Amino acid sequence: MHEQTDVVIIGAGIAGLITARELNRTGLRTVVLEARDRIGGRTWTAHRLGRDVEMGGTWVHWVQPHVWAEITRYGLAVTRGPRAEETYWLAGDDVRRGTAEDFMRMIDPGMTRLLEDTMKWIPRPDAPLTVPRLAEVDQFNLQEMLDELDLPVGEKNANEAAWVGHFNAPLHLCAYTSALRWTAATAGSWHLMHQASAIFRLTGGTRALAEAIAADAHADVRLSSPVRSLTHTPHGAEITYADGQTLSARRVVITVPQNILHQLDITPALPEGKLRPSREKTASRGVKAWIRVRGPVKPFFAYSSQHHPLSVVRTEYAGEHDAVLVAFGADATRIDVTDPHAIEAALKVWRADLEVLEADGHDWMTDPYAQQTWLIQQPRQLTRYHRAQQENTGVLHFASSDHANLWAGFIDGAVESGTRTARQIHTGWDQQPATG
Ligand SMILES: Cc1cc2nc3c(=O)[nH]c(=O)nc-3n(C[C@H](O)[C@H](O)[C@H](O)COP(=O)(O)OP(=O)(O)OC[C@H]3O[C@@H](n4cnc5c(N)ncnc54)[C@H](O)[C@@H]3O)c2cc1C
Repeated sequence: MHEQTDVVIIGAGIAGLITARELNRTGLRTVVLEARDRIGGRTWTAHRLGRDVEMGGTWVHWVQPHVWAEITRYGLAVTRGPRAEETYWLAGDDVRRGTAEDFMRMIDPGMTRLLEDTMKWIPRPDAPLTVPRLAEVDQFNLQEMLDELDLPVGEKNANEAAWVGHFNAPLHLCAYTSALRWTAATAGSWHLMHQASAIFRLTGGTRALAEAIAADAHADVRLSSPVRSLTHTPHGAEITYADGQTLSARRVVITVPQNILHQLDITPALPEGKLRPSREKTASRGVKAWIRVRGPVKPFFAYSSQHHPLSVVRTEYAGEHDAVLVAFGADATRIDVTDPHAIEAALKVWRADLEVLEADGHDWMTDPYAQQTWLIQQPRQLTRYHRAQQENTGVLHFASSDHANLWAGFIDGAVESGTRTARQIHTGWDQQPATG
């Protein structure tokens, strides 16, 4: 007999799992179809370099209300890496060394000037389109805004490298409004934004979070079940997945990342307000690397520039005989993060004394079920597409961190988006779904 359910959720990342949990609580029957052989999506705790490390999303913070509520709900704990005892940066070709505070003091004038109008443009980060004239600044990219500050070369490099750490992309591709949104989420404080996005990780890994939500959801999660095609009418949808199995549902929630949405075979086609940002793609195209070096090594932080293969490196685990570093670069095509020789060469920009024992990472840009890292928008994407990306199309609904309001691009945004979408479906369950 042809299988039927109330709601099919495409994707078992955090947004999909939250949607399933919230809908199952209301008594609706859900099936989650996940292309990968694991849950978690762009969060992925994997055993590499002798320990459990995060290949994707990692850091969380108590100023991120949605994910923090989940941490409290499941009794999860957070921890931090070792505090940096020294910091390296470049002034032209010269390597400078100081404390983390020295570095923060150096980037402070640039950060402060770049972000001084944050709350004017994004007074309500939970409703990012509140200011009607936002399009006036949404046309700018982060690079041109940094260039306008006319900073001395050392400060400029350092500010750029810090932003690559945040944005994981060449800065000329990144919307200035993305920097404003991140900073608005911490009420205009760039120091707190910096801390919120890169210090505290889950002790049991993001795997603990995904598994807790999945267990609580009692969801029917079908792994290795990529959705192949979907047809929809005002009354329901038929989904074909895996090797041609079919399933019909009254509603569907699509949680795939922005960059691959346009590749889904959907009839009738999605509106252009959803397809265009997907074809244009997000700005993010960077890389995250895990590196094991011979130890002991004093915990350190290092920033180069956005033009180096690795822009930011820091110690995440310090042992007696080795240390594990985490690093980010703006462009995944510039370095093979699994090649220890390439990594050692990249580290030589600051330090010739480090011996790389192993290196690893995941190429999210070529991963068929992501094709991006975390969301950073291109100029104009926020004001042109944000609303359209959130809207439902008849019986099709959308949940993704990529179009969350508050911490879009973060784990928090995935929780926010899944929660909102589940509520919309539940409250409108008995009504005929409206398009748009
Ligand atoms: C390298 C990296 C570092 C990051 N660092 C941080 C961080 O420190 N802190 C933070 O908060 N966030 C971070 N993020 C971002 C965070 O991980 C994501 O924003 C969040 O996990 C996205 O959740 P989601 O559910 O919206 O999307 P996803 O996790 O992408 O979930 C979508 C799911 O859909 C599945 N799917 C795709 N196509 C199909 C198909 N055809 N059929 C069925 N299933 C399909 C995918 O496999 C995936 O499981 C990082 C991300 C990356 C990649």
